[in-house]
Amino acid sequence: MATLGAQKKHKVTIVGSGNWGTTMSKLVAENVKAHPDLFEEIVQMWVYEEEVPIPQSSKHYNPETANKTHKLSELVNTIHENIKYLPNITLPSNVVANPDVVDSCKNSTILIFVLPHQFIPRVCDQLADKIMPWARAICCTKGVDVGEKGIRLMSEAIGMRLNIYCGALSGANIATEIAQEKYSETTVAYDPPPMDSRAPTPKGSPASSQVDLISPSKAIPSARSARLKALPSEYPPLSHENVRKLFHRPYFHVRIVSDVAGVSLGGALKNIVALAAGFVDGLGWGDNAKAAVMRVGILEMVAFGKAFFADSVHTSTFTEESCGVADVVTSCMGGRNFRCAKMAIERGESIFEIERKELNGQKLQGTSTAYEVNSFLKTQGMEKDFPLFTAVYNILEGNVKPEQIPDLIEPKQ
Ligand SMILES: NC(=O)C1=CN([C@@H]2O[C@H](COP(=O)(O)OP(=O)(O)OC[C@H]3O[C@@H](n4cnc5c(N)ncnc54)[C@H](O)[C@@H]3O)[C@@H](O)[C@H]2O)C=CC1
Ligand SMILES: O=C(CO)COP(=O)(O)O
Repeated sequence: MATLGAQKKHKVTIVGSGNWGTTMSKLVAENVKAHPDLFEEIVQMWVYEEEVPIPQSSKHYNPETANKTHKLSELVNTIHENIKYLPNITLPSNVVANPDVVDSCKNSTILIFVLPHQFIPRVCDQLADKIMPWARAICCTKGVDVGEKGIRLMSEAIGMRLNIYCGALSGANIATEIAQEKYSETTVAYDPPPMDSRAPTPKGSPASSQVDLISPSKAIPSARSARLKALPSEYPPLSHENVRKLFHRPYFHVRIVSDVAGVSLGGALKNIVALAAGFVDGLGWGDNAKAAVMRVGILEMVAFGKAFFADSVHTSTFTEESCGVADVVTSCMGGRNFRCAKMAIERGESIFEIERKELNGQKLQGTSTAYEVNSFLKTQGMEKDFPLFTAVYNILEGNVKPEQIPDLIEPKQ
């Protein structure tokens, strides 16, 4: 339904083009075509440029030019496939790959961040002051931002650096399955300023075009408020209904909640749990062992949220939404963190070596998250309160063996 008074449409940029980033571009591009009253047709996808060969397994392989490499962005724009990060999936022609991050985000009102979390700060710094001041972001990245001052959600890290509102999308979402249009669910946390949804401004709220954003993080007090520019009335409102239209597909079902902290933390912390599941599976210990570490992991995820994000996080987000228990389950069955951890134990190699050899440039998020969460827990003197997270860190460091997991996670009398 067209919105009364709205003359402009939202321009959407996907910041990232890995396995999930490219999948996100595909489904968002399908949705903008389905809602031409709300969104511009072209979806920009920022590509971290690389020279890539066309692999022999690809239908685009030509033995006569087998040694030739191509710019990844040019390949996406000509053959409409990301042969490195999402092979064998045809992208809609309204996905336009752009190797210039600032240009890809120019005039965009919706920025969807899908980068490995370690690259988010640098990319945001490149974008600062170069985006629409009223742009809104959704973070699909799974990770946390730990610095000297404490811990932040990735959505907060983006929001603070760009001075815009940032929600989060996370769920039981193995990208390749979604790219193949197999049914899956996700959770979108979007709790924007009231002006975005044209709700009547409550009495006593700021009358100017700026509103206060209360950051959900308790962990970094200085991150608690930023000034936001209201979305001009020429644009369709970014209500829950319209945000849902951007992501929901017949094969990708969206539930919208307001708990940005719960959604973000679920996605970040489950990657540590998936490593633990991979370690015990690699030992050949079977499904009961995997279920045991998943149970303890879910308890630690909830406890972490309550300890450090108590003002905002809802326990029900972990238990009832796709971004919680469901993501732990799918990640501990077929995720990259699980598979690489398992392979590392089976082959007796380090997980970092397995990542380098097996993932063809894709990045694990659980390893760096385990280190970041551990360094934060150390500053809080709380390593012992999170024995599974601490065990995973110590296994990665070589301080303990995966065989010690049962003893390490057993509650001390
Ligand atoms: N793949 C999946 O099934 C899912 C992934 N996610 C999350 O999405 C986020 C992004 O993951 P994927 O799209 O899977 O990426 P990926 O792991 O498949 O690919 C790595 C990406 O990083 C880029 N890159 C490499 N060096 C870079 C640099 N210096 N600066 C900027 N970018 C650089 C590469 O070009 C590539 O696009 C992660 O936080 C992940 O946890 C979330 C749900 C599902
Ligand atoms: O987040 C994911 C599934 O929801 C993907 O997990 P991996 O990064 O371990 O593949």
